Order: sequence, then structure tokens, then C-alpha cells
Amino acid sequence: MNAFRPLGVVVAEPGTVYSSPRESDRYWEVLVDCPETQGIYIYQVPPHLKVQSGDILSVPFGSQQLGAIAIRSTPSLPPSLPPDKVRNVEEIVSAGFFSPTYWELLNRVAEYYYTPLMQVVRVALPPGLLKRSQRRIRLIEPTAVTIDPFLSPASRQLLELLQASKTQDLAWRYLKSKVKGADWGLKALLQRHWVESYLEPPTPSRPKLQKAVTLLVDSLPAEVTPRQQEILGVLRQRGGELWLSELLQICQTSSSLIKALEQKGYVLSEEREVLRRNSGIWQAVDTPKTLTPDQSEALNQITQQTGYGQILLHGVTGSGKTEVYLQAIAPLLSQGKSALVLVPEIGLTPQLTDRFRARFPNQVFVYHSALSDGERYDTWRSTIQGTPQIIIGTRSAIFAPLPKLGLIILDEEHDSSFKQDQPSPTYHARTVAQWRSQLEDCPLILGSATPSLETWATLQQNTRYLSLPQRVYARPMPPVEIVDMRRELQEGNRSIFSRSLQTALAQLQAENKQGILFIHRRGHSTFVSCRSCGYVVECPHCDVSLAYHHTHERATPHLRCHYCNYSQLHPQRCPQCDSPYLKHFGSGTQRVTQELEKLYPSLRIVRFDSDTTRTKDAHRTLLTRFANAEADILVGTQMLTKGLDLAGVTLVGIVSADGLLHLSDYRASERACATLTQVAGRAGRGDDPGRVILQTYTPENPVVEAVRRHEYARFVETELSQRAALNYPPHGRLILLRLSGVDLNLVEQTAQQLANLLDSATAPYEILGPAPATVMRVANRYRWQILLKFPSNTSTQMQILSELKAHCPPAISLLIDVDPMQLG
Ligand SMILES: Nc1ncnc2c1ncn2[C@@H]1O[C@H](COP(=O)(O)OP(=O)(O)OP(=O)(O)O)[C@@H](O)[C@H]1O
Ligand SMILES: [Zn+2]
Ligand SMILES: [Zn+2]
Repeated sequence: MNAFRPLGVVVAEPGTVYSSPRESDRYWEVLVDCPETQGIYIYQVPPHLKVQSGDILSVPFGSQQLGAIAIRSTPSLPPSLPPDKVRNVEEIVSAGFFSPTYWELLNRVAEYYYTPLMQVVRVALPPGLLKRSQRRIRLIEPTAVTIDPFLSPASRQLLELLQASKTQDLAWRYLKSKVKGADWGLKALLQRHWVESYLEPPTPSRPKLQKAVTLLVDSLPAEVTPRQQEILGVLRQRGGELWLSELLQICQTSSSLIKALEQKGYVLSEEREVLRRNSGIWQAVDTPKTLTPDQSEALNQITQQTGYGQILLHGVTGSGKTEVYLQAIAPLLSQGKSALVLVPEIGLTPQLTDRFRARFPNQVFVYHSALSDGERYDTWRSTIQGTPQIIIGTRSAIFAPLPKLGLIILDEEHDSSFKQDQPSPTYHARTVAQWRSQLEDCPLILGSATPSLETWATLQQNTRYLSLPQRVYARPMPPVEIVDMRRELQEGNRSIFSRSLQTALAQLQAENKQGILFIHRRGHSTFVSCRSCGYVVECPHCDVSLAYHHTHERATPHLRCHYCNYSQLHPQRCPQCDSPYLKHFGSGTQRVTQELEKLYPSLRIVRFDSDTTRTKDAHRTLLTRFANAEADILVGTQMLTKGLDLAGVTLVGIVSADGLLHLSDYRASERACATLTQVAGRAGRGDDPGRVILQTYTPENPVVEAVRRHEYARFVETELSQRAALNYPPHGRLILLRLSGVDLNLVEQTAQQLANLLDSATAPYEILGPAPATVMRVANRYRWQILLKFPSNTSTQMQILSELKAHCPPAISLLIDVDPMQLG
């Protein structure tokens, strides 16, 4: 793949005399970013300035002077832009603010995913990036004299203001408000090097600090008062550490008493970072664990890798991959480098983040789309500081502009949420991570218990394979019992729980253990249909049936569309034949929860799906409740499969595997196998052995068999050969063109035209379609698609594809999905 334009490469032409700046560096694409505008504009660089990618510039924009970022030089102006219309860059405010490789990365993303660079910038950088950074002016020549006759009145006024200020350093905005013609006045001062202009360094978001008290003595000294003895006793009982406020409360004492103990050297009180999880301070104290032989072998291999290299860390569920990450990162931080850790979803982030925070207090920052604008901005600003740190985030964090990057980790690398389906750029964080680690020359670790076929296929090429085949403490993998639900029905059990699962649930209660029930779907039932005429209630705006939602006994039942979120009350009678007999098919989390409540009224249940985790921190609250044993059963969807590490869980019930097994997509088996293996892997991670009960109507399915035997690698090998036979990824590559619009005919026509156009080009791809999307209408927009299938080892970079948009009428939107994960 030769996907991107080298930056700032200058071809020296024979015979030309060197002049500064070189002609090719004369015009620059510059990102202007202020509350009113965000866009890329072309500016001219005057000869005395030497601009580099990533510099922060000051440019004229309309009547304003704005901060801007230099992106890349451009050899020529577009025909629509006459040279005399191009304005000059005023000056470089801060050189090397971003590393040049950062912009190379964004360019590469833009080209590979057929997206304008500006759209990539919007994904990568928070809006209004420069709006809060203050430009300031500092006096650097203290002997500068204001009586210089050549100075303009404006220059003189500026100098006087600066000299009069205590720090000889003032905000540019302030100076401008005070001095008429400040721009010109400043220019003269800058030319004489009497002042300098700079961007105020961003203030890092500070962790909240709180006083903690630590016990320093092993045995309780005899010479203290009984009261002091009591306090020390409480401290010791609580593991040697408490927040000061907690200690004061427990002992009903005052801080002067603690101070007295501190003066005698029995305790230490100091400021500590407050963890957002409020479950006690000893969370904060965490030291590296002694590694298992497999873990240390993996760590050795990783630390030997200096510079770019891709590593697959294939560790079975509960094998301790996180500990390997932690110990791989530690030495980097002390070398002044930073690390980027990507995780699939927020649901899993709190637990992982806590582990990282506990190991590296004050050095962990979280970056994901659920952060408020302010938080995002603060985190973002702290990253460009360059102090060694760890960023943990979801897919867009791959763009966090960390300087001195020493390592990138994708945890649960198989997860499809690393891929953005829409809008453009339809990037995969793993692909971007590969480019980034190449550009930054640092290793990339892909970690998973169920690696993707894409990654597995690279093992023959350039990926190092490291394996953790055993759980820590050699804990056994949980046995997986397959229950044939057809037999259950034949033998008279009509419940959604098999007899085996019922027994296990009853036992759970008796033994005071915890369990997880996995359901593929949220909501109550997948669809509602009439028993008399077969009518299925559908969404008026989409071609899908409505799902039945019934949150609890007293709630009003309603129907909801999972595509456009339309909702309506549950009809009393069939809209078609007026029959009162409506039946609910399929089961979702709500139905399972209700059944559980009916059968086991004393079980305490937590439902964990996208309906119950809408609000901020809901994930954390629900998981904490469960982790603190305030609930017995966690009922949830996909969300709970990812990286949950709860020692108390001994039972995992997969209520129905079938919804996953029968999706019509070439990736369905891979996804089903990964999901089921991951869910199963939540059982038996503590001292008590676990077990898994998998219910299905198709026990003979090879995926079910692979999960039962814990044979993921074998499954992958078979699956890979099937993909190769059909030329599907990772063997070949795909590009999916998604068209949509409100006018069905126009969508169809355009799809046909584009297909003809693609057909007429000499190109390596095979064209499948055009065809309507699986769900043709969503939110009243009709959707058609064209699938391009490229043979392996060919580039998907084609001129014709970048021209397609120009052939679409304005009413049709076209999305180019490169390496699509969903074909529907
Ligand atoms: N060397 C070790 N000694 C003791 N305990 C360990 C060690 N390494 C990891 N652990 C513990 O084992 C548990 C499982 O580790 P971890 O969650 O990292 O597994 P994992 O491989 O990421 O699993 P999964 O893929 O299922 O998320 C954790 O509670 C962790 O603290
Ligand atoms: Zn009917
Ligand atoms: Zn809908």
C-alpha cells in the first residue's frame, strides 16, 4: 500500500540556486480552529519564516488574527485560488507543538479511508482546540529603550505596558485592547527581538488530592495514650491506610491528635490522588505481581522489542494479560516515554482504569467519547505536555497526540467497536495503530483471548506470537456444558431456563455465589406478532420489526425500534385483524430478568445493557454493586463479556447462543465464537472453580463445539481456510459503498450509475451488487450498497473511488466503508 503523500519532501532540481524558503515550502495548508470556524486554508509563508508541520501559527482570518496549526506544504495553489488572494502567515507562535509524524498519520488516514483531511481532524482533535490557549507577549530585552525615535507610538506603548508589568509578560488580548494598532506595533518589536510571542503552556488537569494517613510502625508502641493506641489500632485493622477524613470519622477524633502521632513518627500523612471509585484507599496501593513463567516469558519478549514491531499476546481468559501490560509500561515511564492503551468500550474501562491508576497514580488519563467537552479538552491538553503518562481510551484515543510514544496496546483487539462504521473516516483503530507505531517507531501489542482473523493471518508475516495458555495460579478453565433446548421442549420444559440452569441458579443461591446470565439482546422480546393472522408490528420509519420493552411489572409496556429509536405503546389488539392475541417472540434482557424474579424472588439482580447504562458512570455504579456482592446475578448483553474480572462469579449461563450463531454475515462465526468464549471466560476467575451452561437449539454447530473444548486456535485455522476459499478478508479486502437518500428511485438509480462507472474502470476488484441493504429503510432513508471485493495483496487505493462522490446527486449521501465490519 502506497497510501500517503510524504510530507515536506523536496526534490532538489539540478541547477537551481538554494533560496530560503524553498519554493515548495511557500504555500501551506493550515488548520484554522476557532469557535466560529474550523477548516483547512492555504496561506503563504514569508521568506523569513521556516514552518514545519505541527507548528502553531498566527494567521490573519477575516479581520481577526487567529491561532492555527501548520499541516503540510502544498506544491501549488488550486486553480480557484489566485496567488494574490493568498494571505501571509503572520508568525510562528510555537514551533513543534505537534510532532510532524502526527500529521503524517492523519494524512494517511484521510487517504486510506477516502475522507477529506478536515473530517479526520475533527475525529482526532477536540473542537475549539486553540480557543482557550492564550497568546502572550513577553519582554526579552530588558534594556529596550522606548525613546528610540524609530519606534511607532504603538510599539512604544506596548513596551511601556510590558515594562510596567511585574512579570514583564502580558496576554496579547489585553495588549490589543489597550493599544491602538497593536499588530503593527508588535511586529516591529518582534523584528528587533525585544519581545517574544508564545502560546501559554496548557495547564494539565490536576487530579484531586486528599490527605491520607499511613501507619509506619509494625507493633503498637507502649508509650502512647490509650486514645492514640486506639487510633493506631483502627489504622492497622484497615490495612494500614485510611483517608484522614475517614479516620477522623471512625475514631471521632480531631486532626491535632493525628498530628501528634505524626510528630512521633508513628504515622505519615500526605496528599494522595482521590480515585473516583470510593471504595477505600488501599485501592491506590498496588505493586507489581510476581509473574507466572508464561507471563515473564511474554514480558521478556516484549521488552526486547525496541522500535516498531507487532506482537500478538494471545492469552486465555483470566491468564493475566493486564499484568503483562502494566509491567511492560513501567520501565517506559521511567525512561520518560508514554503509552497508549486502547479498550473497546466504556463499560470495561472503569475496572481496567482502576487497575492502571492503582499501579501508576497520577499518570493515567482517560480519553473517550463519553467525556464531557471540558474533560475531553483537559485530557487532551495534558497529553501534549509530554510528561510521561498513560492514556487509556476507546478508538478515537488512537489519535491522542502524545509525544514520545513508547508503546501502543490494543486490549481485546478482536472487538468490533474498534471500527467506526460511520461517519467517515470509517477507520479501524487497529489499522491506525499499526501506522502510528510504525511512524513513532514503537511496539504495538494486540492482546486477546480470541484474536481476530485479521491479526491471526499476519502471524505468518510480521507479527510475533506470544501465548499465555494457562490461567493464573493454574486455575482450570471452566467446563462448558451444552444444553440442547429442543430436548428440553420435548421433555416438557417450556421455561427459557433449562433444568440444568435452573438447578445451577438454585445452587448459587444456596451457596451464596455469584452468576452472570448472558443474553444476546436487550429489551424484552425481539418482536410482537399476531397469533391469528401472523401480522408483525413494524417500525413506520424502518424496515424492521419493533422490539417489545417492558422494564418491570408496573411499567407501561411499549414497543421500540432499535434502529431509529421510534417508540409507541403496545397495541391492545392486532392492527390488522383486531385479534387480542399478540405473542412475543425471542427473549431479551428484560424478559430474562422478569423470569428470574418470578422463579427466584430472593435473588438480587442487576441488569446490565445499553438501556440501564445510559447515564454517566452507570457502568461503574452497576459493576461496583455487583463486585461488592450487593447483587447475586448480573444479567446483560455483549457489554458484560469484555474484560470483566470478578472473582466471585462461579456460574455463567448463556441463555441462548442461537441469536449469535445465525447472523447472516461472513464474520458471524468468528464473532459468535469470540463472544461466547469471552462470556464463558468470566466464570471461575477466583478461588472457586466456575462452570458454564450454554443453551442452544443447534448444539451441533462447530462454534458451539469450539467453545466447549476451549479450542479457539483450531477454530480460527478452519475459519481462515474457508475465508481464503471465498476470497473474503483477511484473505482479500473489501470496500462497501453505502448510498442513502429519501427518494428510493434516486438511490437505486445512483447506485446503478456508480456500479456502471466502477465496472468501466480497469481495476482489480469484483463488483457485488448494487443491492438494497439488509434493512433497506432506516429512519425514512432508503439504503443501497455496492460491495467491492479486492483479491489479496492488492491495494484498495484507487483514483476512481475518490471521484465517486462527484458523481452523486446532492440528495444522495455516499459513505465509503473501507474494510467494513458489517455488510448489512
Ligand atoms: N502473576 C499474577 N499473580 C497473581 N495474580 C495475577 C497475576 N497476573 C494476573 N493476576 C490476576 O489474575 C486476574 C486475571 O487477570 P486479567 O484480568 O489480567 O486477565 P486477562 O488475561 O486480561 O483476562 P480476560 O482476557 O478474560 O480479560 C486478575 O485479577 C489479576 O489481578
Ligand atoms: Zn392479526
Ligand atoms: Zn425505526
